[in-house]
Amino acid sequence: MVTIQETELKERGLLAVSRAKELGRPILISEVHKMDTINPLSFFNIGKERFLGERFFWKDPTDEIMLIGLGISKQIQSDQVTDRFFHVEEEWQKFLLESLIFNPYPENGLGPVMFGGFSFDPNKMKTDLWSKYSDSLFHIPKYLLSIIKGQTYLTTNIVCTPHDNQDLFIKVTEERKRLFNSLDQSYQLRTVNLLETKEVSPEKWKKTVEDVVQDLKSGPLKKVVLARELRLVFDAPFEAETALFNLFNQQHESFIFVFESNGDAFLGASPERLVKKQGNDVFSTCLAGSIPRGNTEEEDKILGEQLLNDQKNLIEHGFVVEMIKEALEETCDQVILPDKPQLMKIRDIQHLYTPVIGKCQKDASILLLVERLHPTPALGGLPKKEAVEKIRELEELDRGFYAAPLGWVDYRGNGEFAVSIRSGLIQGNEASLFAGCGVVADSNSESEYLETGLKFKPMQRALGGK
Ligand SMILES: C=C(O[C@@H]1C=C(C(=O)O)C=C[C@H]1O)C(=O)O
Ligand SMILES: [Mg+2]
Repeated sequence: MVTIQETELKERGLLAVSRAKELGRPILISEVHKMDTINPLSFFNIGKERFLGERFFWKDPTDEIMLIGLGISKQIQSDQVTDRFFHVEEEWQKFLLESLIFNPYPENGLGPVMFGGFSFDPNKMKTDLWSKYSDSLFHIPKYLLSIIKGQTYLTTNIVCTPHDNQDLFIKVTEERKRLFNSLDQSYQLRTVNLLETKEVSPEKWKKTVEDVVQDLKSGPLKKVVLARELRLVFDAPFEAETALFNLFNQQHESFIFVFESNGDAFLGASPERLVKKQGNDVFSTCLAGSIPRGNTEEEDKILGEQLLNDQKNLIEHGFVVEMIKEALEETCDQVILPDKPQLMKIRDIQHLYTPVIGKCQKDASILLLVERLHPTPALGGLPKKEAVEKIRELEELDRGFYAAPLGWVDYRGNGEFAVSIRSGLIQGNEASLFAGCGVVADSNSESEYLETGLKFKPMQRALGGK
C-alpha cells in the first residue's frame, strides 16, 4: 500500500508558486516520501503509457542503488563541444538554486537527481543513428523511484511558474495516484522475433586494426580502442521493457541502464565504473584486458591465470591504471590502488581489474572528475588526445553515447557514472549494438575481432539472439 499525504504537496506547492512569483521565474519543488517495497521493473513498466520515451533505469552491480525515472521535469541538453561538463554543472546548479526540497532522509540518490550522460566524442560528425541524443543530455524526472540499500523512496519533482496555481498540484497528485493504482496490474512482455543480424564491415574493421597496429609500433601512440557495430532487425518494435527485464535477470552483476530519448532507447549492462563520488570519497575502476570464460571450472581457472600473466593484456591494462591514477591525483589528496590487477569474471568474459579509491578536494564536483577521466585508455587510448583523434579519423562507427559516461548526480553532489559499454541503441524494429577492444602494438586483428564478439553477447542474448 502506498500512502502519500496529499495536502502536504498542495501546501508546499503554493509556497513554491509564491516564490516563483517573487523571483519572476520557474522554481523546482521536490518532495521525498518513503514507500513500501515496489518492484523496480514494474515501476519502469507502468510508465509506458504516459511516459514512453521519457524514462530511465539504473542499477549498480551490488544493488545498493536503483533509480527509475518517469517523465521529464527538466532537460539539460546541449551540443556544445568546449567545456561541456562544466556547462552541464552550471545549468544543474542554476536549476537547483532557490528550489524547495522536502527530503528528511540522508541517503544518496533522493530528491532532485539528474540522470544522463555525454557522447563519446562531441567532435565526431553526428549521423542519423544518434539524432535523438545531444552530446550532453540529462533528465531530471517528474517521478523518481529510488531503492537505496533495500529501502524504497519516491521523489516527486514539479517545476512551477509564476502563473501556476493550485490546479497544478491537484493534477500532479491525481497523476501520481493513477500511476500507483496501475502498479498492481500484471504486465505482459511482448515477444518479438529476431529476423537478421548484420555485422557492419568486419573485414574492413580488421584491416583498420592492422593499420593501427602499424602506427602503434612506430609511436608515439601507445593504445587505441577500436569499436564495431552489429545491426539487428526484428519483426516488430523491440520494447525497452523486454530488453531491461532480460538484462536485469541475465547480467545482474553489472550496471544495468536504460536511457530513453524521443522514442529511442539506449541500454546495456556495463561492468565498468567510471567514477563514484560519495562525500569526498572517490571510487574508480581500471578495467582492460580480456579472455573468455571456461566451459568448466577448471578451464575457467586456467584461462584466468593465463590472463593474469599475459604480457599483451597486462600492457593494455597498465595504460589504463597509469592514466586513471594520474587523473585522480590532480583532484584527490590520496589515491590508493593495489599494485597488481585481479580478475573480474562476468557471464561471458573475464577482465583484468584494478579498483582505485581516493579522497577528493572539497570543490571537486563529480562532473569535474568525469571530465578528467573521460575517455580513459579503456575506451579511448593513450595518449588521450591523439587516440581520440585517431578514432575520429579511422572508425567508421558513430559511437554516440557508447563507451561514454552515463549516470546520475543528486542535489548534494553525490553520484556515479559507468562507462556505457556492452550496450546498444534500440530504434523501433532495429537495434545497433556496439563493442570495442584495446589495440596495442602486440595486437592481432583476428583475436581482437573474437574479443569484440564476446562483448556483443550480453546484448545479443537480451535481445533474443544467441
Ligand atoms: C571497449 C569495450 O570494453 C573495454 C575494453 C576491454 C579490452 O579491450 O580488454 C576490456 C574492458 C573494457 O574496458 C567494450 O566492451 O566495448
Ligand atoms: Mg582487450
